[in-house]
Amino acid sequence: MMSPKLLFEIKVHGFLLWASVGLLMPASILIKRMSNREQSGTRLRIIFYLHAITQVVSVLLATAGAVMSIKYFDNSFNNDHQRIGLAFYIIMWLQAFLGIFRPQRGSKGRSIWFLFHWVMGISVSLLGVINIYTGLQAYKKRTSKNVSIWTVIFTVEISLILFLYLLQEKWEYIKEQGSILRNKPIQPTDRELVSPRCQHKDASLII
Ligand code: HEM
Ligand code: HEM
Repeated sequence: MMSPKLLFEIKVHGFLLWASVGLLMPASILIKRMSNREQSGTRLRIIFYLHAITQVVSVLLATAGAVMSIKYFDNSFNNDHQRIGLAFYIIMWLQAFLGIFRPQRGSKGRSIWFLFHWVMGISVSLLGVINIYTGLQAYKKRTSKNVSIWTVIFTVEISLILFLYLLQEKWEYIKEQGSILRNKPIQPTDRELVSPRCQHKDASLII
């Protein structure tokens, strides 16, 4: 039989990791993606700081959950939840370092850095989402409690986040639907004619 203390610690572990990986990390990715078509230097700067700060907080939250589980759980790492979890912690820290030590915008390595940071960011988030599902199963196995309500709620939440991710991709296109027939002469200042690098000029020094 599990002690109430251990039960409480498992709940804190689950909550911390959900708050980090299931909520803050994806929210921060959605926020960062708002800069994709943004032209104002001030807003680019705000979006950058929001991404950096929320991701650092989410890494710290997940680390608190990790320290807790290492302190109170058995550290046998003999099932998938525990092993994927360990891999998750390592990749998450690599990702945070990759974010902090980035080549300057406009420099040669920046594109390859972006590809890496993006692929790793998406992968580590997916790994985390998988581990929330396996964590709920581990909780069910240990306590014989029903977890289906949490599984459903989490699935709805993640589907919503995925939907927003896809919507961001299409947003400009959706807006353009209403203006495609407007008969307006093209100006040299039109956004399409300005090179993307110029759009980011005033923010390029810091992000
Ligand atoms: C990204 C999310 C998560 C990660 C990375 C993670 C990671 C880990 C790790 C590494 C362990 C082994 C700790 C040790 O023995 O020292 C563990 C154990 C455990 N975790 Fe999680 N966890 C996550 C989410 C969850 C959630 C949402 C729950 C649900 C309440 C949960 C429930 C458990 C339970 C019951 C154990 C005890 C060992 C077992 O039966 O496998 N975890 N977790
Ligand atoms: C585990 C933590 C992190 C995750 C999961 C993550 C994830 C991501 C993802 C998915 C993107 C691409 C967004 C898009 O599609 O446009 C991105 C962009 C970016 N991230 Fe992170 N990130 C993390 C931490 C950080 C940190 C700590 C920093 C800096 C201090 C940082 C700096 C950046 C920058 C500058 C970009 C934009 C790159 C560009 O547009 O050229 N990231 N991040």
